[in-house]
Amino acid sequence: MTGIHARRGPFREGDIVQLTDPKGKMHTITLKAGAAFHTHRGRLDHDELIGSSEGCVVRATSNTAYVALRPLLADFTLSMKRGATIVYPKDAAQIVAQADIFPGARVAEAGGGSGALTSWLLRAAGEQGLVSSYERRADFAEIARTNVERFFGGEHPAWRLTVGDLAEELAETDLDRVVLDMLAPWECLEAVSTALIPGGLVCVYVATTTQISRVVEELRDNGSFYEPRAFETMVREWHVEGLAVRPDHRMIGHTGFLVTARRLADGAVPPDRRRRPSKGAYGQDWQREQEARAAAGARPSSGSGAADTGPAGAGGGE
Ligand SMILES: C[S@@+](CC[C@H](N)C(=O)[O-])C[C@H]1O[C@@H](n2cnc3c(N)ncnc32)[C@H](O)[C@@H]1O
Repeated sequence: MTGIHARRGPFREGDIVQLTDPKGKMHTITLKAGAAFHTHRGRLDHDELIGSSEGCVVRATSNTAYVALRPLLADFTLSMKRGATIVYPKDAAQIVAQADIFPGARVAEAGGGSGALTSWLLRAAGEQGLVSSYERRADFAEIARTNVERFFGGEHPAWRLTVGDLAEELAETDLDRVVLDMLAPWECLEAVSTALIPGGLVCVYVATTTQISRVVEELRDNGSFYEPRAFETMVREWHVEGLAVRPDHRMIGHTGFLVTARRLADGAVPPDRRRRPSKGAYGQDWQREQEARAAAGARPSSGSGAADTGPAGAGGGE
């Protein structure tokens, strides 16, 4: 494998190059001798780039200047061909950090989608690790394969791609981490709890609050996980020019939420860390929900409003 992330030195045929125009618009091309890049700003011959230093500035026939760089993974994922919606770099970075994806880790993920998150997982787990991606749509799996192979410059030795449903086909055991990015992640929790090692971690990326609620409650009901943690990340870009130093007027306001939970040892009974609202309307709602859950044969839940008692230490009543 000749991963582009490992490539340095002058541009060579086969390299992916990101051309940024004066307005900041990026174009990603794969260098091929004799080929040309065309836009409304004119033509640029690939031969002009082959052999040039990374970071050079080249000019199209219209005299428009382009900065030529090998793309960062963040730029590559934003510009890659999409089938399914991708995980944005800000969330991928948190997944790598909070799901603790380490070199050599054995990781499964679903759905593979466009292969954006897959690329981050592969880079973090490295060639000695395993990233086993499940994607139930064959057309999306094909897009993911093209994107991942384009970024890494060929087949990645740590990657397995299966077209199928993770809930039914998860083949690996002794997994360190499982990452789920799909509409109904709770459908996979039984398979995930079986495949994870004790101490392993499941990380779920969901787009809506109703999904967070369901996945957290089902993680609790599963009984194999320690208390889940739910959070989101916001990144605000800044405009810095002379005295005008301020946040950008625009930002990506919402992408998704993350939920993480650690797999307990078989037979371990998780200590109950949930807050109990004891009085007022929340308390009555909670009591009613417990009775309904008990009647349905489910484990007790924290109930609506249980976390609304304020941050721990501020009357959280843990
Ligand atoms: C939001 S996309 C994933 C995007 C991907 N993480 C990325 O960064 O490119 C969700 C994908 O999950 C797939 N999917 C949904 N449920 C699945 C399951 N149980 N097993 C495998 N794939 C599933 C869908 O077909 C869809 O392509």
